[in-house]
Amino acid sequence: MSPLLEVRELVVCYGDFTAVDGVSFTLDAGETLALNGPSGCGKSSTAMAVLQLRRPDTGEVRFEGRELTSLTERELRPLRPRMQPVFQDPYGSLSPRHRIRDAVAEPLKVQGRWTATDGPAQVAELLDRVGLDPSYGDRHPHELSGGQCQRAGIARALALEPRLLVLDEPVSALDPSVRAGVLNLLTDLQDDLGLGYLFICHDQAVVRHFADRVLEMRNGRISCA
Ligand SMILES: Nc1ncnc2c1ncn2[C@@H]1O[C@H](COP(=O)(O)OP(=O)(O)OP(=O)(O)O)[C@@H](O)[C@H]1O
Repeated sequence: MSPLLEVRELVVCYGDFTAVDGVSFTLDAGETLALNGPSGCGKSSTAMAVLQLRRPDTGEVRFEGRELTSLTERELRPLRPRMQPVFQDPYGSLSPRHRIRDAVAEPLKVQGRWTATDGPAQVAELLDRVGLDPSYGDRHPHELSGGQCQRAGIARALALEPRLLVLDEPVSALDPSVRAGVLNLLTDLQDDLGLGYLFICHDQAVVRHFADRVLEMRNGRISCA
């Protein structure tokens, strides 16, 4: 069976500076692969290039058998729902002006998958799935704790039924007491849905506990695979 994600010789440059310098790895469905390394080593740049949110300078990103780097933005559009990011700052990734239910509904609306009959129940189900009482949908992000807000961000990421989540430091901004709850949620979702996780994290203890495999990154390169 071919991997869910295959990255080959990925290079990302900012001007003359090479932030990601020939990174290669594969990730299977249902697997958690961690990218671990110090600040500035190129983890987020790798994540953004995998998601094609920043086009890599060279290299290949093969997702579900399709090579993404050669696709136009229009060709990428139908594939984007299947690979979703979850970012570090749970408040920053949700608009402060929108209620949680609108934030979770937005991807469905943008993709034309929203209907007035099924949409509200879909949002309630997504909130329930991440351990939030659907009544939290009425609240704004500032009325939620950091952990609750990150759960809402995960609900939003799940709305379009992705196969891959790119988790960029998803628990680093959270109080240590709520980290385990969010990591357990991610484990349960992976068990239920068979999601692949590219898990970006600088915390060795979290990585060792959570990941199936760990890639160490230094100065834009994988130092051991
Ligand atoms: N838009 C940009 N323009 C110029 N340099 C950048 C840009 N984004 C990142 N960099 C640089 O690229 C290098 C890699 O950054 P990146 O954010 O990918 O690392 P990281 O390992 O995710 O670090 P952190 O954990 O601090 O986010 C760093 O030296 C950073 O300063």
